[in-house]
Amino acid sequence: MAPSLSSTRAPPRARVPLQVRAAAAVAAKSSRTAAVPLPSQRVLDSCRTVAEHADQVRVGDAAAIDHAAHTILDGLVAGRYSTASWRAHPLHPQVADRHAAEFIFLLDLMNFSFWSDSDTLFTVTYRGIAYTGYWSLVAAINRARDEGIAITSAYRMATMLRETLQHVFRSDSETPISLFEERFEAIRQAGQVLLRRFGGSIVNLIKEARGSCQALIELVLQHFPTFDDRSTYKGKTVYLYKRVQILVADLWACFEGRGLGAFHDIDLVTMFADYRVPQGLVHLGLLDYSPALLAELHVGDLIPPGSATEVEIRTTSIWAVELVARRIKELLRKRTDLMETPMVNAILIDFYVWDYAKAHQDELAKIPIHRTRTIFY
Ligand SMILES: Nc1nc2c(c(CN[C@H]3C=C[C@H](O)[C@@H]3O)cn2[C@@H]2O[C@H](COP(=O)(O)O)[C@@H](O)[C@H]2O)c(=O)[nH]1
Repeated sequence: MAPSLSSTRAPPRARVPLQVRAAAAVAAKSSRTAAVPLPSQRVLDSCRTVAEHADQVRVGDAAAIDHAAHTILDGLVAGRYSTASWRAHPLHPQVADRHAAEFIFLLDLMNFSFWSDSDTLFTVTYRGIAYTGYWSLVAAINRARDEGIAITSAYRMATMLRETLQHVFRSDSETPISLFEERFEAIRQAGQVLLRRFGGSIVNLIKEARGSCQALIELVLQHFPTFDDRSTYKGKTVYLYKRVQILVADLWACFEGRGLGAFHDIDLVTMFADYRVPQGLVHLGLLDYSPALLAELHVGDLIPPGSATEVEIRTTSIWAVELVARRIKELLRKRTDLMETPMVNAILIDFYVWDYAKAHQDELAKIPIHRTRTIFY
């Protein structure tokens, strides 16, 4: 017989004054949150530790950091670098709306591993232009949407057929896209989570974070495991979180800090540890590779994911950009001539170095990228 209602009712609690209960709740929450640093802080803390003890990679000297800080600050002051730079790329969404947010989510779910084992790259020709690297992915998504494949909708992602995705990611060179099966699995899984947990809408996911990019990062890490980019180094966990941080950065840049890109804590985001920016940092003297590491990269050996070499390159890159950001902010404080103070954060410095590396790719070729096959960057 079902227990009567009264027998299931909890015994009346001694009446605790509301204020005491509220204070206790706040204290409990603050002690809980104090114990776990915010995700971008976890990245910075773990990367600083590795960077300060790395064997093969070192942050550049103070003169290099100072020189880069002056150069980048000039670019920021001249307005050559701002959030507007993101939509200036014609392949990126030009209208900051829900569709752009969906585009960015798929883009950064797939934003990894465009380097090739052979001498040709995965290539997508779009509107008469052949794109490789990161831009081949952006071109492929645009091409799919032009062909009426609503690849950025949660439902289409959740129900994606292998042959549809093979069509979407078809190459216009003889080199196919890398890690196709992992991409297929990631798209289906992400689409199903968007449908089940977020009502099929990336907007719901973003709104649940209530204007905090750190909360959005935690939500994405919790529900979309392929963003959970971490390693271990000499027995300790190292957080890198490259694609989940560039996801919030791309939203912030595309929406120019407003609407779906409005994050009050965006300055906490670190550099995104990929394989292109480290190459740019070495060229700018902000990262030093040991002779043995340079020789290893010139041979073209694969660098295993999670290896000490890979982790040292990625973490020291993040720490180098953090030091440049701090130096720029110091210089900015001394500038009394500026009508308005430009925004400075690791995101804009990262975008600057990435675009610089792409624009000077031939010059930078003498510093090989590190070739790690991974879904994380
Ligand atoms: N740290 C960092 N990594 C970035 C980007 C971007 C896209 N940047 C554009 C968006 C806004 C900026 O203004 C740029 O115009 C892609 N990647 C990573 O690079 C690699 C691809 O390299 P390649 O094969 O040579 O195209 C791959 O790991 C990819 O995940 C970035 O900005 N920062």
